[in-house]
Amino acid sequence: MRLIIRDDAPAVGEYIGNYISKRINDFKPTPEKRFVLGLPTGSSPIPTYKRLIALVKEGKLSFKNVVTFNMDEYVGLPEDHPESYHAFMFREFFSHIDIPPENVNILNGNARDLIGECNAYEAKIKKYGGIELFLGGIGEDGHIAFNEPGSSLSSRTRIKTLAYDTILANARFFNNDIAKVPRMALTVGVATVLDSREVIVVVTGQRKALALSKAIEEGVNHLWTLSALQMHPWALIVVDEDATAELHVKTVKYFKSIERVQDEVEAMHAEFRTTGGKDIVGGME
Ligand SMILES: N[C@@H]1[C@@H](O)[C@H](O)[C@@H](COP(=O)(O)O)O[C@@H]1O
Repeated sequence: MRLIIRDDAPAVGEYIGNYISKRINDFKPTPEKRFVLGLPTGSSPIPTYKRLIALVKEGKLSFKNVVTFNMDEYVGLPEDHPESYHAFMFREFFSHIDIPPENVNILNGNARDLIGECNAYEAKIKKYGGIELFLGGIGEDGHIAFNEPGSSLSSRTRIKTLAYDTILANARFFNNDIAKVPRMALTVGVATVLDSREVIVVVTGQRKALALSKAIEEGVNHLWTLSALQMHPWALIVVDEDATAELHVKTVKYFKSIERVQDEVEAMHAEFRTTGGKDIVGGME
């Protein structure tokens, strides 16, 4: 696992936006070979979306042959509610880029058969050959997507009851009225995320600091589901200085010291991919 530390949230967004853009451009997607990208909601990815939008507007990036799968969606919230993840994604990202709407996949939290919806989502990801790169954010309790503490680390897309802490944290989007926050969500599972060929997680702000330290300085643990990333061969966490508040000084120094060397390793892998290599053999760390 790599940990990249940048000064603040905008710098984190710029780093991840540039990284994703390079991955898509190196992949050279076509209608026959589309780049499959997993995406999150939340305030953390907004600077990344801003950077990607800027690159599209500058003509340096296109989403025409990119297929996206979002991580999660509330159950029972109308799609046109401003806080639905459908509304969020079009407002913050999709309506500003050149992605064909039919390439966008978001779980339907109003489906009559919610279990069928989740199973069909997993099947559709498989049909596309799996996810090339999954971008994620985390909650203060270390959840990735809506995989709340205690989620099985081999979980798949399913219905999830939200933790009280998450309901409280998300009340800010519902006029601070916890009664208005949906109690359930559909979410990809931890194993769905781990199945993707590459995972990048954005962690910014001091309120995520404890979750970050639990996830990278302690063992794999279902109470901090981000920690499952330790089992992924090609995972990258990009954080701002505030998010490192609970890390040991030696952890921060270690990851900063290997950043340069890792860039060289990444360049080798990029070359491997562009010369036709498909799978990452060995992993990143
Ligand atoms: N389901 C989403 C998560 O996918 C997201 O990572 C988290 C953090 O949101 P924020 O980035 O606003 O802190 O919010 C929700 O719980």
